[in-house]
Amino acid sequence: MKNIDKLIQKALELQANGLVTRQIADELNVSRETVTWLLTRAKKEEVSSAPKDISVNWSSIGKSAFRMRHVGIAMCDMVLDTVEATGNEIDLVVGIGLSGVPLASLIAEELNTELSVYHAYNEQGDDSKLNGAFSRNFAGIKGKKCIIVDDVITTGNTMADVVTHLRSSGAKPLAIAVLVDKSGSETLSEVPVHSLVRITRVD
Ligand SMILES: O=P(O)(O)OC[C@H]1O[C@H](OP(=O)(O)OP(=O)(O)O)[C@H](O)[C@@H]1O
Repeated sequence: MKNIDKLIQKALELQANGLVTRQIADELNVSRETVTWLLTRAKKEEVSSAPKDISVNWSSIGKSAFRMRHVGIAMCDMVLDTVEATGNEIDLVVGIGLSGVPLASLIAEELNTELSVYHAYNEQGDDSKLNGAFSRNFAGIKGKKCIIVDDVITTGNTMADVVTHLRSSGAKPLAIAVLVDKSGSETLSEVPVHSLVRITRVD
């Protein structure tokens, strides 16, 4: 089965389980436009050409704690390069739920900092409003100098939401660290983005 057929099948399964377009897009790490295209193609209707998008699957890393730890160390090294040059000290690592949390936890251990967790709730299940919150089970964020960790940046909306929440609590986001940045941005909300893999379109 071709990769695209696997994606279509997965999108259909998620839809049958009641997920809406945005949730399917998040689950497959593709844009909402791509999900609409996949579902239309599944109905064997006439479809336009595929949207320009990249599907990210990092489960070969995520399924192994050993690999995750080493990738976490690489992300740590990448961020420290620039944060140390600014003379700032990191006192908190913020993980974005769900997928950013294991990486954030490993990085917080490596840096010997506190760990905070952000849930990016979206009750409507669409893109109308991101309305996240920090979990009370982890460290507080008030006034902390922090780095934000996630697996993938697609539109950058989640990250922008986290940065806004942090700043409104007097925290200072020093850097963003992700596995894959699909937005191609060097900064988001004026915070430097460090990505193990940055995708930049040339067409
Ligand atoms: O840049 P954006 O367009 O905002 O999308 C990126 C976000 O989407 C995914 O999260 P999701 O809500 O799917 O949660 P997950 O970590 O449980 O997969 C991903 O882990 C990022 O947090």
